[in-house]
This record gives sequence, C-alpha cells and structure tokens, in this order.
Amino acid sequence: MDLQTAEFREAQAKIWSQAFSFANCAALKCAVKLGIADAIDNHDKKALTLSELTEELSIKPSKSPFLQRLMRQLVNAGFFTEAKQLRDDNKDGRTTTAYALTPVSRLLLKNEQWNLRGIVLTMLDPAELKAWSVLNDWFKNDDPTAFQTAHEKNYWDYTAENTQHCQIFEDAMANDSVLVSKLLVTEYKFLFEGLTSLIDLGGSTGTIAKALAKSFPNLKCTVFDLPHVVANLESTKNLEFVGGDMFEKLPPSNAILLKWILHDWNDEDCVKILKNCKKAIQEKGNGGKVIIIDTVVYSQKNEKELVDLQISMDMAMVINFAAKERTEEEWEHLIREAGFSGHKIFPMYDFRSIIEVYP
Ligand SMILES: C[S@@+](CC[C@H](N)C(=O)[O-])C[C@H]1O[C@@H](n2cnc3c(N)ncnc32)[C@H](O)[C@@H]1O
Repeated sequence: MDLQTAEFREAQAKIWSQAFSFANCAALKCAVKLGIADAIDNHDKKALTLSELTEELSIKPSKSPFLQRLMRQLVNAGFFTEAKQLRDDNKDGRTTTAYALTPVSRLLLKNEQWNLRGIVLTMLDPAELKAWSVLNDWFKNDDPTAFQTAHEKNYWDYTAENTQHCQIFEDAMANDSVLVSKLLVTEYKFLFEGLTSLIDLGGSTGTIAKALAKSFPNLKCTVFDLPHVVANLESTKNLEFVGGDMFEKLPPSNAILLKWILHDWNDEDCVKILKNCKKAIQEKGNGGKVIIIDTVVYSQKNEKELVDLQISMDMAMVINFAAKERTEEEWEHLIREAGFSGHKIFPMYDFRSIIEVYP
C-alpha cells in the first residue's frame, strides 16, 4: 500500500476522525450538564471569559485550563463562539476572549421554549449507549433487540422501572412536541377542524394534547399511554389521561394521533396498532381519521444533514426496538395492510411528516 496517495491519506483520516466523532457528542452533553449556555446567558454581557466561566460554573480553578480545552472543542463544533471583549482590569484597550452563545447553544437554555436538552440527555444516556455498544453481540444472539441484550429487558419495561430514564425520555419527547404542537395549531389547524374527539395514542405527558385542547375547546382530547406515564397527570375540561395498552381495545374516538409511535414497532405490530385505531374510529362513526407524525425516510433527498439524521434515527430504532424509519412506499404498504382506504402525506418540518389516513 502506498502511504503517500491521497486516497490512503483520506481513508486513514476518515477512520481516525470517525473513531473520535463521539468527542463532539460527549462535549455537548457535558455542556448541558454543566449549564454552560445558561451561565453565559445569565450574565449581563452575554459573554464570559474563561476565568468568569470557571467561577460561574463552580469549577475547581486547577481544572480551568481543561475547561478552556472543552470550550475549544465546543467552539470548533459550532456550539459556542468566541468574542473579543475589553479587559475589565485594563485601560489601554487590550482585549480578552469571551465565550458567547450561537443559535445552536440557545437551544440548550433551560428557559428556551424550543430547547433540545432532553434530546441530548436521552440519546447520550448511558443506558442508550450501552445498547449501541452491544450491537455486534446482538447480531449473533436470539434477543429481540440490542437494548434487551444490554439490559435484559425491553425498552418500555426498562423505562417503567428506571425513574431517571423515564424522566429524561419524557423530557426528550416533550422537547420535540413543543415544536410540533406549535405547527399543528397554526399551519396544520385544518387537520383538526370539525373533529369532536381525539386520542393522542402514546401521547406521553400530553404536550401536544394540551396544545390541541387549548386551541380547540370543543375537541375532547385523550392522552392514552402506559399507566406509569400518565399516573397522577391532571385532567382538565376537555383533556383527560388514560392508562392502558395500545394493543388492547381503544376507546371509540373521532381521530387518533400517532406521533413517533409506529417507528418504534415492526410492521406486524404496526398493522395491529393501526387496525385497533380503525376499530376505535369506526365505533365512533362519521368518517374520522388517523394522523401519523413520523419520518418519511429520504423525502429530503437533497439535504445531506437530514438524510444522515434519518439514517442514524433508523439505527436507533433497530437497536432499541428492532423497528424502523419508513419510506413513502413502506408507509403505503402498512396503511393498506391495516385496511385503510387512503392517505395523504404532508412534509411538515425537516425530518417530520404528517400522514393523514382515512378509514
Ligand atoms: C417515542 S414515544 C412518543 C411520545 C409522544 N407521542 C411524542 O411524540 O412526544 C412512544 C410512547 O409510546 C408509549 N407506549 C409504549 N408502549 C405502549 C403501549 N403498549 N401502550 C400505550 N403506550 C405505549 C410510551 O410510553 C411513549 O410515551
């Protein structure tokens, strides 16, 4: 092998950089856990020097040089930026470097309504990473999922038994649902007009159902999720929480919303869930619909970052659930198999699409 060819250099550089690509993820998680974005944002100048950041984060002064290295990693990855500012102690105009937020790190702020802190903490939770780390073992054993190989339980049983994992998972779901709710009650309001009842199946702690119940006071919204998820959640005038199993009989309803549900299940289970939904809608009478919010893989062919993300999300579905993200053809097949008469796809926002399904 000729070590001097461009091809060889590129190949070995690619392996090195991929083997270290976890460093950006780990640094991002560390930034969330330390609260770096909030420390910067809470400061009057909206920028902090290394010594100020060391103090604000209560970091041991002896570790300050290492904090500088973490910040370099985070700046290099585009999470933060470096700004020049006048030194407080210097009257001759000398400047010092201070760290400031970028549009990316604004999404790590605790009080930012669109924050994605839960997504970062869930995807990089040790329980999730352990499942990725046993993927090779899983390919050679009989376990249903790599998550099962890692934890000897399926994802939902593990989450039910681990309060901390349950909490960060629910936070992650709520993170995404804030954005989706906003779009549903504005740009996609027409989907809900005329409906009298809706079940948000697997609706977690109800972020979307709450937004719909508020925007449509005459729509009776029900969040139907596993009993431990909805226990102790307070119902209001047109919003109620019901604990149960989506594979069992569902309450009759005009419409059923399935957001990020079907990608957690294999085709056979999806058909069971969809058939269950159809029964619940038909029992209510008057048409009705299922509204699926999920990924339609490769629908943004020209946007490499989104395609990369969808491929990685698909791997996460393999690892946790032996399930999948689906292409338009795969969605069509599922919907037909479940006995629905038709559907329409609306590309919603980045990697999210809405699929309106008619009984
Ligand atoms: C990926 S999360 C989606 C949550 C929510 N729809 C959202 O997008 O924010 C899947 C949800 O399905 C729920 N779930 C899993 N198995 C279930 C079952 N057998 N019956 C009812 N809900 C279930 C989980 O508790 C979880 O809240």
